[in-house]
This record gives sequence, structure tokens and C-alpha cells, in this order.
Amino acid sequence: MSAFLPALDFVTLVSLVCAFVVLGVSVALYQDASNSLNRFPGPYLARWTGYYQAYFDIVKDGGWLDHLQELHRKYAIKVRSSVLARMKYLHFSDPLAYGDIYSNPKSMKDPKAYGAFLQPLATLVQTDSREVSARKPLISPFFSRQAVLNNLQETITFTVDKLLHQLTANHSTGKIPANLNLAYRSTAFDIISTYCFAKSPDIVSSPAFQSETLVGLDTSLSSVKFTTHSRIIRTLASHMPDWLGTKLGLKAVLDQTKDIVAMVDETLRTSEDADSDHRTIFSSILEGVRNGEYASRRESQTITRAWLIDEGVVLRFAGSDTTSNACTIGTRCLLADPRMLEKLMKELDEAWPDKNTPVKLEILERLPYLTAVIKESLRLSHGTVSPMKRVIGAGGAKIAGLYVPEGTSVAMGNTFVHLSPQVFPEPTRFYPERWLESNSGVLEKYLVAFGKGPRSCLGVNLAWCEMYVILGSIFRKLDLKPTVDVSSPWKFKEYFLPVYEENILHVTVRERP
Ligand code: HEM
Repeated sequence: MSAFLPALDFVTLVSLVCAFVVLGVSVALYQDASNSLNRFPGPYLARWTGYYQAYFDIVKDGGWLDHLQELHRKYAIKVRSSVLARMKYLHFSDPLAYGDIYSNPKSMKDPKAYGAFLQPLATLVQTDSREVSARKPLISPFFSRQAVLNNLQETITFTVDKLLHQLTANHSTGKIPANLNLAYRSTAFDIISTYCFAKSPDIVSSPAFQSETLVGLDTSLSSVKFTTHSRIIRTLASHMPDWLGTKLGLKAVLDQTKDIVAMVDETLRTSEDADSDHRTIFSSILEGVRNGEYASRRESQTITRAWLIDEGVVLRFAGSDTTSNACTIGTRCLLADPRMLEKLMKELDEAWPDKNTPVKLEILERLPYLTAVIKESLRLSHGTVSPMKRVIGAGGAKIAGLYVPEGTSVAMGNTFVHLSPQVFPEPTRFYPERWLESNSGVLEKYLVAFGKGPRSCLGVNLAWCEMYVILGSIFRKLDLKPTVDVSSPWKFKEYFLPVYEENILHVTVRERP
């Protein structure tokens, strides 16, 4: 290059540069003029570059959701009461749009967005319908209600008992407060890890619930903002040598992956001795392989060591923070309102008179107020908070009454539904009673924490079971005293899931009589 430059005279060089600039601008203007999304309002810059969002994701550190809200306020099409903002994709805020987007069987997950995850073989990340139908049937039987009841009730109760023991032993009145968000995360993480690998990492027993494993999960979540916007970063992150990862502060993430690899290899080695009374996901799949249950070519091609590793990483991630976030928000809000807390405790005391005898899930599931508390906790924790992008399939689609052409990337963040004042009056108020009113049936459609449609949450039965047992046991057996202000609004960063401030919920505990 340096040998070439001096050969050009100054005028030729300037002319070449100008020609490139003019060409670039012309192509961009042409593409802009022919962009069928132009009829939707939105910031001009966002038409030109996806880095518009990158600024809010990276520089404003998880600030995209707040900005989307501002955009919807600014570009509202008031006449239709349906609100759109045009970006490289369309984002909707009319609650009616949610079902149109996510229940449409022809819409697929957007490969550009889901490529941000570094586990390309995992079910959650698949964007191609053939790949989804190869992988999902392998793991979905383990998440049916019956499978959860048969395989997991004991593990859940055992792990929650450990949680309660830790809290009473180390965080009772007068001792250091517990970070209950970490405590719930540890509990859910141990449960899903046990179900995948028959081995609990037992992080719920870590002192003060501090563990490198959770640091690893946090780092993975916060790095999504980089991997979403740069293929180069994705490639580098996938092929980085360990020493570089450690230097870049990613040791906890690398250790997690090593941990999973070791557990997958262990399962591959020992699955022949699998204990059939406690079926775990991966050993059961491998047992199925040996018994010839997965005979088709596609199945045998899917069940590989690499798939087990990717699926293991993503299942642990998908199955821990979501459930624990709902428990955290529910607990925080109950502690802020003694009337609601008392109502819940009274219901639990009546249904579960002897707290030292284990309670059956079916009994907790029948409790109306506990169920309403869980729904309200799901609503205000949202599940995922980043808008989950879908690409419109052949023939286009009608979304909230508007035609959207094939190939368009569309999304609607869960927060836009859950915080809609038209659907949920006083939307930021924690108010379980709204789920018990005579007309509450209509609200169910708008509880979208688990998503909707063909790619909605696979772990919904497990999640509900965990939330019943965790919240039921905590409030039946313990009195919690918050040591942080629980009455003010809380904040989170949008890292696909909500990531709360460190002091979202600290408590000391006392055993209830
Ligand atoms: C309160 C708890 C939970 C909430 C709110 C929740 C929410 C969600 C949401 C919104 C999605 C859709 C993601 C997307 O479209 O990109 C999803 C997908 C998924 N969830 Fe959950 N989840 C929860 C618990 C769990 C648990 C315990 C598991 C078990 C490991 C799990 C496993 C999955 C899987 C495998 C998918 C991918 C499904 C697919 O792509 O077809 N989730 N979840």
C-alpha cells in the first residue's frame, strides 16, 4: 500500500476518494428510497445503520429499551393508537401486535440477533425451522408437566430446603444480610444443572451466595451487547485462546464452559450406569441412543458432543436467572406491602399447617393468592426484556392491522405489553388482586413473560413448579426483614434478561413459629 500511494498524484487521489464517497452515498440513497419500511416513522439515522442501536446497547450500557420507549413517544401514530418506530427493523408497542408477531408460525427468529449467542447448536438459538424440529423434540419431553413432577419435584424441594438452611444459618437477625437475588439465582442454577447433568454444583451452599459461576453468567449476559453488533467480535470470542480470555476478564465464563465440557464428557462416559429413578436430560438422551430410540439419520446427526455442550450452556442460562428474577421481584414487592404479605402468609398457613412436613405441588398450585402473586411477579420481571426479533415469512403478515412485507425483522419488547396502562391499569404497581377480579381472564393473554407461539418458553412447567416451591416455602417458613429500601422503583440493565442493581433485595431472616 505504502509503495502504491506515492505513485498516484494528489489530484487523482482526491478524485478517487470523491468518486467512492459519491458512489457510497448514491447506493445508500437508492436503497433508502426503495426501502419499503419508509412509510413507518422513525429516526433517520436508524435507517442507515444498525450501529444506531449499538450506541445505546454499548455506550449507554443496556440503554436501548429506554430509548425505544422515547422513540415510541416521539413517533406515535396517535390516530391508530398503534405505535411504530422504524429502525433496521420495526418495533411495535401496541399490545395487540404481540400475538401477531410471535404466534405467527411462518415467522422465524432473526439470525442476525440470535447469532449473538456463542452456542450455535442450542435449541434457543436456532433460526432455521428444520434445525428447530431436529433439536426441540429431543429435549421438550423432559419439560412436560408430568416429567417435571416425576423427575424434578424431589430435586426442587431438596435444593429449596438447602436455600432455607443457608438463610437461617448465616443470615438470621443480627447477622449479615443475604443478597436474596443471588440466593434465588443459585437455587435455580443448581436445579437446572442437576436436571441436565445429575450433578449439582451446589452454589446455593456458597458463603453469602457468592460464586464465580454467577459472575460467569453475568459476564456472558453483558457481553451479548458486543456480540450482537459485531461478527468479528463473535468470531474472536469463539476462537479466543484461554490466556487471552483470562487477560480480558473472561475467566469466569471460560471456567463455566470448561465445567460444562467436563460434565458432558462425564455423562458420555458414565451414562450406561444412569439411575433410572432420577432421569436427567443428557443421560436419558444418551441412553435413548444406545437403545436405538433415535434411529433416524437426522437424530443421530444432531446428538453430538458439541450439541450437548451448547445445549447445556444455554439451558443453564435460560433456566436460572429468569425464574429467580420473578422470585426476586415478587419477594421485594411483598416486603414493601405488609397487607399483601399477611394475606399470602395466611393462605399458606391454612393450606400447609405443619411446615415441617413437605407440601405437594398440587396443593400450592391450588392457592389463588400465591398464584396471583406469581403472575404479578412474572409481569413485573418480564422474562426477557430485549425485544426478541422475528423475520416475517413468505407472503408478509398483518401486525396490529398493518401490512408488513416478507423478510422484515419485527419485534415487541415484553415490557411494552406488561407496562401498558390500557391492559394493566397502574401498570408499575404490584397488585396481585388484578388476577383475581371477575374479568381477569382477559389479562392472561397479555402475560407474555414466557413469550408466545411456537418459540415460547420450553421450561414453563419447570419454572412454575420452582416459583411455587420457592415462594411458598420462603413465606411459609421465614419472616424476612429487608435491609434495603424496597418501596422505591427498581432499575435494571437490558442485557437480554433484566440485570438488577446489586442491592435489589437484601434481607435478614427469622424462622416463623
Ligand atoms: C420464569 C421463568 C422463565 C421465563 C420468564 C422464561 C422466558 C422465556 C422466553 C421469553 C423465551 C423466548 C426467548 C426467545 O424467543 O428468544 C424462552 C425460551 C426458552 N426457555 Fe424459558 N423462561 C423461563 C424459565 C425457563 C426454564 C426453567 C427453562 C429450562 C431450562 C427454560 C428454557 C427455555 C428454552 C430451551 C427456550 C427456547 C425455546 C425455543 O427457542 O423454542 N426457560 N423462555
